[in-house]
Amino acid sequence: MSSTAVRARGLTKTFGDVVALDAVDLDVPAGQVHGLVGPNGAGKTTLLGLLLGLATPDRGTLELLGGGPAAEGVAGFVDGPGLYPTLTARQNLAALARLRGESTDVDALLDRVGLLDVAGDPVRGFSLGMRQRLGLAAALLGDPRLLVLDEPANGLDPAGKRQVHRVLTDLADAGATIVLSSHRMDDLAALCDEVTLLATGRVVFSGPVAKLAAESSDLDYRLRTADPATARRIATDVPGLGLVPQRSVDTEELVVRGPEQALDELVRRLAAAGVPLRELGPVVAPLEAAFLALTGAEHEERR
Ligand SMILES: Nc1ncnc2c1ncn2[C@@H]1O[C@H](COP(=O)(O)OP(=O)(O)OP(=O)(O)O)[C@@H](O)[C@H]1O
Repeated sequence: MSSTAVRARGLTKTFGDVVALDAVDLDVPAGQVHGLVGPNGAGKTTLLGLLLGLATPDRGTLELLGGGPAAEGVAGFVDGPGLYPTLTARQNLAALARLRGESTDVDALLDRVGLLDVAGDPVRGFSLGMRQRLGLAAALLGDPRLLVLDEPANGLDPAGKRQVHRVLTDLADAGATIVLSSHRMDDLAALCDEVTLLATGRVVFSGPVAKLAAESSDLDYRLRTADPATARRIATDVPGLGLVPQRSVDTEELVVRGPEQALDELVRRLAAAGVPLRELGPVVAPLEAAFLALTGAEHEERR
């Protein structure tokens, strides 16, 4: 077995004038949970569709599980799982298993994704989160070695999300490779070893989540103290620190921007002046800030 589950080079896909993927490279080692993240229209679904063999690239090469682009052992879904609304959850999985010639313990699979209690209910009445979980169960029929999932946490409540996370991490621990997409950095940070950040069809970052957090340049920090007027004067004097103008004139709160050393110096000077510090924290979480900065959405989102 190859130690690389996905190796893509120069993948390009256009739809008319729209370049959905522009020379995308992707490397995913076997056993890794890899996240694709990016704003709407970044090309995530298109890339996942290529991995699933639902479409072919205009240019570029794709190797999956050490073979060609249409390797055995790849499963998943894009744009929501395809299910029969009039059949029950159990009947859906049993029908799929029969179609694929698999002899799977359908109830064990439903239990794994937390749907055993509703196994006899028609899928028609299922919530989005329940459909997502049934779609995951369907993708697990036949024990895929590469699982490709488009927004698997979409519509899940916190308990459902935790359950899906557990199923996916167990699979990865057992050696399967998972490539999944999300709009949300926090979902991916909790689950993924590495992420690839796409913006308008191009890879703008690929690597460990911690490295992405470090990509953000100087962040804006909210500063609350017991004496805002003195704090403002002190902050203005700290070398390398800037005051970010605020639209609302909130006398309680300042927003400052600068490297960590400048923030350290600010805290030292506030303490020396006897100004009690109530809050000093990033306005936007570091991962989210990196996402916004790298995808060019920074200014629209921050206003
Ligand atoms: N079948 C298609 N026909 C025409 N244009 C398409 C098609 N599929 C995708 N596109 C276009 O390609 C670009 C990338 O779309 P894609 O769905 O891959 O992005 P995405 O990152 O999955 O977005 P979202 O987060 O909104 O799902 C978009 O501009 C989209 O409009």
